[in-house]
Amino acid sequence: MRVKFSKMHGLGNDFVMLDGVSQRIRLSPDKVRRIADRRLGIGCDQVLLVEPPRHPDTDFCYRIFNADGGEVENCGNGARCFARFVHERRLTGKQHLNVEIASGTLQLNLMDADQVEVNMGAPLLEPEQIPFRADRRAESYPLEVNGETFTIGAVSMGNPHAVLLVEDIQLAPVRELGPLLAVHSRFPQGVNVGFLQIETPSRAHLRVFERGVGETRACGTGACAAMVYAHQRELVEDKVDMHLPGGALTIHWSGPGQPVTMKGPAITVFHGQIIL
Ligand SMILES: N[C@@H](CCC[C@H](N)C(=O)O)C(=O)O
Repeated sequence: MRVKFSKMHGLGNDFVMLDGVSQRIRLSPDKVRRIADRRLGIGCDQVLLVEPPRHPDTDFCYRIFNADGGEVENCGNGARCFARFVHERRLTGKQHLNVEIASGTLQLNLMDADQVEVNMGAPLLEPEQIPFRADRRAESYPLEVNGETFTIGAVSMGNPHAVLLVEDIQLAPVRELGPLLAVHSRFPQGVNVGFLQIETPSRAHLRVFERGVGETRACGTGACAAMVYAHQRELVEDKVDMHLPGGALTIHWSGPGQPVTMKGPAITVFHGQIIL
């Protein structure tokens, strides 16, 4: 089966975008792994499969798969790429889109100069919603890894995130601690691990070890989760420029119950066909 795709990225977090509206596509974890393989396939952090809407009040739905083949609930950089993709493929002419994903509905606004703004919804903070094993909800939790105790924030943006504060982002133990925390038994569905350095109340630095992928150049849901954790601890204002290795996202959050918004670029790199 030959399948048309677009290769896209949001701040270097890269995607293979598949149009399942005008093509019939059956994905399996093995096919996803082959597409994502940087030597044997196209290469990407995530595969996004765009499909027709399931509900009358949404424009599309899309499914998200990590490079390891696992299907996940949400992807912030992918949301921005999705909005640009459906326009470039002429699947819609709308600038404002309502889209259904596994974790709920997102509202997207396609802006000028490659920028897309996404209403990512309100964060979930109850341990069982994340899911995270804890007796009660708290701002921070002690978490033991190999006999050492770390302080983390636990936030769901539809998908699970652990956030750790660090003094210096360049020295953050992303490669050492990331893989251990990502499969920690207190996160029964695994977790994305963000290392956050606050520079000023409106500027921060973040590196993310993503579940099912490894360290990526950017993670949109990770940036939102980091914002929520820092805001709860009164370390930042309502608007923060979150600097990731691939570039900056602007994140807004005004507090509990409010939606988090994320603004940043979505770039198309090339189009092609793959034999699946
Ligand atoms: N890169 C994404 C997040 C993709 C999913 C994540 N790895 C997970 O397993 O939840 C983003 O930009 O949010």
